[in-house]
Amino acid sequence: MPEEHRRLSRDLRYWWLVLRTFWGLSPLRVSALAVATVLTAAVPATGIWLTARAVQAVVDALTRVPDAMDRLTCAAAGLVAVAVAEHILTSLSQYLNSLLQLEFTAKIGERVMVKGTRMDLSAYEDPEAYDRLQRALRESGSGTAFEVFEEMMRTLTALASLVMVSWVLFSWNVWIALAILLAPLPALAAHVVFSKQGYAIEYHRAQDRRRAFYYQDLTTTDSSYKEVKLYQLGPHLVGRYRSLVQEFFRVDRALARRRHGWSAALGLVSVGCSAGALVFALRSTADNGRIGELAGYLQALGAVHAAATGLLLGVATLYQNTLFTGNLFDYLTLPDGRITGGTRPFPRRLTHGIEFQDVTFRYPGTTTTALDRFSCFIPADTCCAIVGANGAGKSTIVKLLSRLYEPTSGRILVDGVPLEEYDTDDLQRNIGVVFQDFIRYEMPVRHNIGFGRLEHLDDDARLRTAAGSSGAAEFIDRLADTYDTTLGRHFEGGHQLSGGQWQKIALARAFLRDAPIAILDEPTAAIDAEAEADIFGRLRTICSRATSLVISHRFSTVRIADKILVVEGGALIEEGTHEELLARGGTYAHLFRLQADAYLPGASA
Ligand SMILES: Nc1ncnc2c1ncn2[C@@H]1O[C@H](COP(=O)(O)OP(=O)(O)OP(=O)(O)O)[C@@H](O)[C@H]1O
Repeated sequence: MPEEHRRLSRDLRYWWLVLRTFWGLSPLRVSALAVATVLTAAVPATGIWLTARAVQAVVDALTRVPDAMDRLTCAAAGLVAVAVAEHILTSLSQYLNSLLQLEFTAKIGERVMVKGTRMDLSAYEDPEAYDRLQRALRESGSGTAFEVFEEMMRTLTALASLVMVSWVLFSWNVWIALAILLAPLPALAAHVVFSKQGYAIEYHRAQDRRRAFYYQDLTTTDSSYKEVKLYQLGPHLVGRYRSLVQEFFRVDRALARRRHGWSAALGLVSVGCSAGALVFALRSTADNGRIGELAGYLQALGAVHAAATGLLLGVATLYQNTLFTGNLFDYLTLPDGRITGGTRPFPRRLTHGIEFQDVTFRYPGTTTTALDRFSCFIPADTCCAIVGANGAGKSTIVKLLSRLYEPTSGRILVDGVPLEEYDTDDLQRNIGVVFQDFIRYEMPVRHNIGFGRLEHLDDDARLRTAAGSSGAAEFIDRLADTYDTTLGRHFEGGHQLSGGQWQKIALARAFLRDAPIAILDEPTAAIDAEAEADIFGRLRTICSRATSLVISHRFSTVRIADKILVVEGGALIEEGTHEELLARGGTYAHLFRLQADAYLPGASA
């Protein structure tokens, strides 16, 4: 029972949120729709009452009752007026509904995007949180939130209509009224129960659904095509997809069988009840001779069936869609990212440096320690390289420094000030970073570089300088529309670049930022040796203007750094210049010799 209460109060909260959202879109349209809804709800009861009066007037006219013709005229005029009103109200409601739906779809997509930009990285990297986000995203596009609003109106109409019809019926005969009104209940119960089960199944298969989408994605996107084709993974991926989908089908089929079996059986009870009411009404009319009421009962059977079906569909859909919409509103009402900063502006140029003090970090929801009491100092305006095996914790250092995550314990200081005292937006504005998995924007070159600093998007001179620094200028100038050439293959006229060219574009983006801290996570992985030497020549220039951090597995890159940090298992194990570390003969020296010998045996000696 407490569970039921909790669910009801949760549903009420969602309905309130839906109503508030629609009210926010247009108070006038929502009010007009509410009025139209209530008036539409009065149509069946008025129709039944007028029909009974009209039929009774016809019978009375046949037996020459004095005022019968007047009553017949009034009732007929009333029926015409009701039909016209119903038509106008229905058209008006449909118009208002379609406007609200258009407004809602436009607005909700935007709200989901805005929310996405405010979430912490953990919401994307933690599978559970990511699932929630994906569910919300699906709901925002599926229109279920609008359906909830529509169903609320439909349920309201059906409920009000039932109340008014009941009022008319009860005024004639309590027992017949009860039989007519209770008839649809068994079918209603079946719908509610099975909608609930349907939702529970869908909710718990979110991970598998995502897996199925992922397999589909792997076989239908350009980035994965080559590998899937050459490793001949197609049939295997299709097989995995098929087994997931077949399992969905098996479960859904079992539910469909139960749902339809029960609905048919309980529907039969409903039909029996309606038939009983009809027989009862016929017999009672035979006793009292009020033929008008009999016509009313016959019409009421149809009206109650329609209202109850409306209610039934309304409640069942409302129940199901509320649960789905709950995902959307849960997401939209989540508190924004927990990582908040202070108000201190970030320095435009570092004077002291960056210091990690005993920093330990575990990714949310995991027990493995990515960084373990990690301490280091990176002096201002130096170029510092971080090396270490895969999974050593190098990228984690970058994520913490750019405040995409907060340390589990320990502190990070910039110019002696804890990172959390700086305004986070300002901090992030002042870090130029190229991630391993940088974005390849399927947009013009101008945007690909200009996103480094939006205010320079149309400043060709700056874009050219940044492209020059990264070595991208040359190939950009050869493109058909130079800086206005769309990159990638997703959009018409797009020009695809090589992996190394994309990397140079990403570097240009970071260079345009002209930030006091520059972070390059594997910046030259896809770049040829000549271009790499060229970029690092330039990087030295940038280092003289910024404090830079370079993560690289290439020791030819690393050796130019002023300081090298060697990370292993999340801890700092060695630090110094290339020469110092070589002389020390530790892990760095070992790794360096391995790589140098691979290129030129005996080179490291
Ligand atoms: N989003 C994440 N959630 C959970 N664990 C993570 C996440 N990202 C990284 N890890 C774990 O944290 C540890 C450090 O990862 P990190 O990405 O910092 O390594 P890295 O040194 O940059 O490796 P590479 O050279 O392969 O890029 C690894 O054990 C990794 O499995």
